[in-house]
This record gives sequence, structure tokens and C-alpha cells, in this order.
Amino acid sequence: MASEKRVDLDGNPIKPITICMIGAGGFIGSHLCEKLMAETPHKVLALDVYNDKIKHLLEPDSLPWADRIQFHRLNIKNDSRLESLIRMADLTINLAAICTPADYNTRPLDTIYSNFIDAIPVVKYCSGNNKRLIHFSTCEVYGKTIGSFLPKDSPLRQDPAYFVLSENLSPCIFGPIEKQRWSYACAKQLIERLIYAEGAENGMDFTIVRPFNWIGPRMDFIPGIDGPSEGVPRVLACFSNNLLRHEPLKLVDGGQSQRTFIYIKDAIEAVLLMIENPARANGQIFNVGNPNNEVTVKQLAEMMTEVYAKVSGEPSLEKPTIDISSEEFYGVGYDDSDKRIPDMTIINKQLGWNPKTSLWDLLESTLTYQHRTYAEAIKQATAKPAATS
Ligand SMILES: NC(=O)c1ccc[n+]([C@@H]2O[C@H](COP(=O)([O-])OP(=O)(O)OC[C@H]3O[C@@H](n4cnc5c(N)ncnc54)[C@H](O)[C@@H]3O)[C@@H](O)[C@H]2O)c1
Ligand SMILES: O=c1ccn([C@@H]2O[C@H](COP(=O)(O)OP(=O)(O)O[C@H]3OC[C@@H](O)[C@H](O)[C@H]3O)[C@@H](O)[C@H]2O)c(=O)[nH]1
Repeated sequence: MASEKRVDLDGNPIKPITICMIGAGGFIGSHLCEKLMAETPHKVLALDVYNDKIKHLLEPDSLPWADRIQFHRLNIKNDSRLESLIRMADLTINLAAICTPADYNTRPLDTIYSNFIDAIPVVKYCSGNNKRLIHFSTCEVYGKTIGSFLPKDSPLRQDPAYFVLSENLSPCIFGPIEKQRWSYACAKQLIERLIYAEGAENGMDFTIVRPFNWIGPRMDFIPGIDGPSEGVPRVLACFSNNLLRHEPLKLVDGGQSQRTFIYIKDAIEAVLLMIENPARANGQIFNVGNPNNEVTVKQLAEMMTEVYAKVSGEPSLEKPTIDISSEEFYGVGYDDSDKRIPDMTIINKQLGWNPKTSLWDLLESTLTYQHRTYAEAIKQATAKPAATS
């Protein structure tokens, strides 16, 4: 496939490039590496502190793309190889970040350093060496919707002008400083502004991506199996863990917050279009989400329970969910985004991209993966030791 003559959206042949991908060993990085290896001729310098999620792309040496992917184990906080790796590449993609909400209010310093301070050298090296940068920001930079400040019964709450999140129009609305939840969003906002300023003042070529809850296989970890027992991953992994262990799913503050979820494979197609169409993507900030897949967290829990019963063949619990306060679940300083509908106008116009997969379908393939990957390990981990006489 990689040898087929591939053309960009304007019909020009796509030249093979070298990509320095920072955070390549994470959830999004692993899917992007997979796509680049299977469907393109591009080379990847994959940088991360871990490589478990891309091991299947690195070994054995006989893999057809073995000469197109190289793993460099490094921490961008303190590794002098970073600039030379960025210089060796045509494009840098920065995915590295602490991005689990349980950390934002409990490890705010690490969160701010990771999402702002540690990303600064990457921006500087790209700008200084005239290299293109695709930087991963977040939909959390929008914070809360304008509509959330209206009276509960205001008809304006139904007006999209008060809740749809648009790259070049919507304000960024965060809670007070003591609500440390916003440490992440604020750090991401400031790095976006720095990148934008490098573009405006120094002509750096950049694209900023704002993902809206991308989910799918390999997201985060299952506590006690491939991550710490006390760790709190993002909602897909939290709910998967509960389902695998036959425990009720925990609804934070009743699960009334709304989210739009997009299948990772749909979202990766958008990223590939950005990589291969620089003239259309440079200077842009792109929402990447699926506005058709909106649910409350409670509805997500109910749908995941139904889908998991189908794919595992195991009946669901009589009481599949329980409510829990955000303070008990996340600790002091947690706050939440109320609703996240991405405006798709810019990405549609620039890249002609649209998401395809429904929430039901993406949960079916993801939970099939979770069941296959973890059910046996959980059974063994929870099996009672044999009684000794
Ligand atoms: N998944 C989503 O829905 C989503 C939503 C919004 C934003 N994002 C953003 O997308 C990016 C990737 O997210 P993800 O879901 O793949 O997260 P992830 O945690 O799975 O991946 C991040 C990777 O970066 C690596 N990393 C972190 N700090 C590093 C450092 N100092 N040096 C080297 N490697 C480091 C981690 O080891 C990890 O493998 C992040 O910037 C995140 O903020 C993701
Ligand atoms: O077990 C759980 C876990 C989470 N939740 C709730 O589910 C919702 C979604 O939680 P997630 O963990 O997926 O995280 P959020 O959507 O709040 O933020 C995420 O969005 C964009 C990215 O930048 C980050 O990956 C992350 O900040 C929140 O309302 C949360 O309170 C539960 O009700 N129960």
C-alpha cells in the first residue's frame, strides 16, 4: 500500500517525510504510528518514556516497516537529544502531556510543567530550525459553555450560539484558581498562545489540534492490571474497569455532564490529512470531534453496560451504576466542563473531513477489545487463593 502513488487533497503527489513524534508511545501516538506504518511511506522517530503500546510496531525486525520507525526512549524534560531529533525531521508532532483529570487538581505542578513548561523547548526548536509543528492541545481550553451561566430554565440554553464551541469565536471560560481542575486547560491555552505568537511574529508553520474525547482500544490503563491499582484513568478506562470487575459504574456528581465521543480511528484520519496537506492545515486550530455522538456521562454508562453484556455474554448488574461526589472521587479542587459540542466548520472547509462511527459501534469494537485483552487477567488477579489445610 505504501508504494501506491498517493496524492494530497489538491491532487499533488505526497512526498515521504520524516516525523518526530513526541509522546508516540501513548494512546493517540500508538494509533497514529500504526496508521503511518500501514498506509503511508513516511518515517517516524518515535519519542517517549514508554513503548508498550507500540511494541507490536517495533518488533520483530522483519516487519515490513522496520526501517521506517525508530524508538528513542527519552524524557523531553531533560534530554539533550531532543533538538537534534527535531532537526532530523520535517515535521514534529507533540503529544506528550499529563492528560488525566485525576491529576489536574492533585498534581497541579506536574500538570502545568508537563503541558506548558516542558512543551516550550519543542516550540522553540521548531521555530528556530524552521520546522513545522503539529501540537496537541485540548477541547478543555474552551472550559465551560456560556450557556452554563444562564438560568436553568432559560430558553437560550437550547440556542447553539450558547454552547457550540468554535475555534475562532468561543471564549475560554475557566473556574477560579482554587479549582485546580483548570490547571491543565490553562497550561494548554498558554502553550497555544505561544505557538500562535511564534507563527505571527516569526513565521513558524504550525497546526493546533483540539481533540474532543477521542476513545478506543489502548486508552489509558486498567488499574491493577497494566497500571497502578489506585490510579484513576479517563472515563472509558474507569467504566471498562468497573464492567470487567462486575462492579457498578461510578457516576461523578450524578453523571449529568455531557460529552461528545469520537472513535480514535476516525480522529486519526483527520490527523493524517493535516500531516499530508500542510498548505491547508498550517496556521489553523482544528476541533476534532463527533458532534453526533453526544451523551450525558450517565447515558454513556448505561450504553457501555448494555454493549458490554452483549460482547462478553455476561449479564449486567441489577444496579449497574452508583452516584459519587466529585470530591470523594477526584478530591478537592475538581470542577467540570458541562457540555462539549465541536463546531466542525473549519475542519470541514480546510480538510473535507467528517467523523463516521456511531457511539454504539465504537463502544462495541472498543469493549470487545477490552474484554479480549483484560477479562482473563482480571479473573486471575481476583481469584481467591486456594484454601490451605
Ligand atoms: N485522548 C483524548 O481524547 C485527548 C483529548 C484532548 C487532548 N488530548 C491531548 O492529546 C495528547 C495525547 O493524548 P493521549 O490520549 O494519547 O495521552 P497518553 O497519556 O496516552 O499519551 C501521552 C504520551 O506522552 C508521553 N509523555 C508524557 N510526558 C513525557 C515526557 N516528558 N517525555 C516523553 N514522553 C512523555 C507519555 O508517556 C504518553 O505515552 C495530549 O497532549 C493530550 O493532552 C487527548
Ligand atoms: O469513573 C468515572 C470517570 C469519569 N467520570 C466523569 O466522566 C466525564 C469524562 O471524564 P474523562 O475522564 O473522560 O475526562 P474529561 O472529559 O473531563 O476531560 C478529558 O477531556 C479532554 C482531554 O484533554 C483530557 O483527556 C481530559 O481532560 C467527567 O464528567 C467525569 O467526571 C465519571 O462519572 N466516572
